[in-house]
Amino acid sequence: MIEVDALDVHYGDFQALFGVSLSLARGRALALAGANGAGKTTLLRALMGAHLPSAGTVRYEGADVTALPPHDRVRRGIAMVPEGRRLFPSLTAEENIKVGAVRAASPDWPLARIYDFLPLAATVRDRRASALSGGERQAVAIARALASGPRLLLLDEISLGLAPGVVEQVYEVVRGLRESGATLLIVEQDLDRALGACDDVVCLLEGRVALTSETAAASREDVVAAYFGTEGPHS
Ligand SMILES: Nc1ncnc2c1ncn2[C@@H]1O[C@H](COP(=O)(O)OP(=O)(O)OP(=O)(O)O)[C@@H](O)[C@H]1O
Repeated sequence: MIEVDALDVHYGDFQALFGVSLSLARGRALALAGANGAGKTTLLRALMGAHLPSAGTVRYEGADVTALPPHDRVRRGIAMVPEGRRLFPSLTAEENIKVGAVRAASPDWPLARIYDFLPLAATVRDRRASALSGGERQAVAIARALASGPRLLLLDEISLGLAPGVVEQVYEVVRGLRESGATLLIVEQDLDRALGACDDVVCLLEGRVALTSETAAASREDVVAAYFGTEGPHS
C-alpha cells in the first residue's frame, strides 16, 4: 500500500531523516517507534506531504506521490491524526469533523457511521473543541480523519497525555479500524502497546531505521535495543 524508499528529510541545514525505507501492505498496522527526536513525526509529515523530502521516493497504491501536496493525498485516501490533535478550538466538535470531509476520498464514513463507531465524539458533537478533555479531543481528531474516507491512516502519538482508561478506549478504536480494513501507521511511545496492537514494527534511531520486523518475530529486547541504540541480544 505504501512504499518508502531511501527518504532523506531536512529542516534547512539540519537533516532529520537519513535513507529511511519501509513498506506497509494493505490491511496491516505498523508501529513506528523511537525516542524523542528520532524523526517519527517528520516521517509522518513527509508521508502526508506536509514536508517534502530532499531525496527518496514515496509510493502509494502503486503511484509515486513523493511531490504531491497534502490535499491531493487526502483525496487519494491518506489521512493523518496529528500529535496534539490540532483541532480548531472555536469550532464545535462536529464542525471540526466536517472539515475532514471537505476533500473526502470516499463516502465510506458519513457522520452517522462515525458517531456509531466513536460514541464519545457523538456525545460532544455540539461542544467547542476548546472545552473538550484530552480523550474527547482524540476521539474528535480520529473522527475528523475518518471523515475524509481514508484507506491509510497515520496516527501520531495516539496515547500521549491520556489517562490509562482513555488509552484503552483509543486502542478499542484502533482494533475497530483494523477490522474495518484500514491500513494503519501508528506512532506510539509505549512499546508494549505498539507491539500488542500492530503486525509490524519499525524503530527509528536518530533519523535512521534501526529495526524492521514483524512484531511476532521481534523480541521486546530487540526493540528496546533499537530504540536506545544499545547492543541487542542478537546483534
Ligand atoms: N520544524 C523544525 N525545524 C527544525 N528542526 C526540526 C523541526 N521539526 C523537527 N525538527 C528536528 O527533527 C528531528 C526529528 O524530530 P521529530 O519531531 O520528527 O521527532 P519525533 O521522533 O517525532 O520526536 P517526538 O517524539 O519528540 O515528537 C529532531 O531533532 C527535531 O528537533
